[in-house]
Amino acid sequence: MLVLRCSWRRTQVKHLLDCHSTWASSCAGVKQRMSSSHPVAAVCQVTATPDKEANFAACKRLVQAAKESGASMVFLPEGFDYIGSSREETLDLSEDLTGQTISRYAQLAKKLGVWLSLGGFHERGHDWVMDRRIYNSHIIINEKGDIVTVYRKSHLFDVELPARGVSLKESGFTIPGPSLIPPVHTPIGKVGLGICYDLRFPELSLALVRQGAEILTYPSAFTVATGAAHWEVLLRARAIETQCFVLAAAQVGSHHEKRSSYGHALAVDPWGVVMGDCGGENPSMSLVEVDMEKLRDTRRNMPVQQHRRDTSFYYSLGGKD
Ligand SMILES: O=C(O)CNC(=O)[C@H](CS)NC(=O)CCC(=O)C(=O)O
Repeated sequence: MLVLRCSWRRTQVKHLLDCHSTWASSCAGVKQRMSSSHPVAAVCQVTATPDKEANFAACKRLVQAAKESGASMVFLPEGFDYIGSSREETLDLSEDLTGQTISRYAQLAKKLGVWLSLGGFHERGHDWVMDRRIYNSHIIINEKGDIVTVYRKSHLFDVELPARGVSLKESGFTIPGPSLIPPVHTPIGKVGLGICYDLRFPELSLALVRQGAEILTYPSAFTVATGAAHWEVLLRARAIETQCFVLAAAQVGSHHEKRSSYGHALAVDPWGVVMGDCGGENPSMSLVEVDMEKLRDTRRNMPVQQHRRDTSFYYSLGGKD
């Protein structure tokens, strides 16, 4: 069962649907939305498992439902392809960008005429045969089915929180990405790319906004413990300080016996207001209007970007390069 939220309505409406085809007719907000002049983004949350076939089927359903509801860009979370139950399984299931998974998504994007943000794809590294290591890659596909850009996660989640039951060492199987990627033009605005744990590094979001980002994306698979404590506050802080929309697709629920995710896929506006929250339980999506007038107003009224000092000013105290 799919849970969809029409988050452009003042009071959020929750629809329980057995089949996406009933979605357009059962959500009164859709018609209202379709006549809107603003582009619509769909921010999704799913519960990926090690079963790639099932994960693709679930994501495809969400993408189709999003398109039927008027979305021009759909955001899927980190690990949309799968969440492995061991290091070996995670590595075995990985693919190249030319493999079946990305080819299928490219076909889907083309067939539906929709842009996709595919966060956290397990991409085989350039020396895969030698070292069996992968990148954690965020891929943007346009409505023609072309890969527009690939960003490889810069900050790896090597974290031990014994008191909170969190122990993950992403660098054990992942290569850190070599560089940031300039924001990309999409039908909903200029999208800057991050992934999950990158959210904790405001330097990255500031670099992206300096390059013209209007929307920041953080497809994620946050742990339950860190999500409950930090997820919303970090996303809203990134939105407020950069005066960008922040769209964060998320994994939710139990992936296998050893791992669960926090959920709450979130859409935040440039003033820091939460426009959509998918909750902490089920696969679902939030459809949000991306109204650039909101961004321009916020930036005009409080021009923090103009007030910001040169980077050298902040580093004049010294410290780590
Ligand atoms: O492992 C995979 O297959 C996909 N990758 C992930 O789930 C990554 C690395 S383990 N998870 C995070 O970065 C969680 C961050 C987080 O929870 C926080 O910053 O608090």
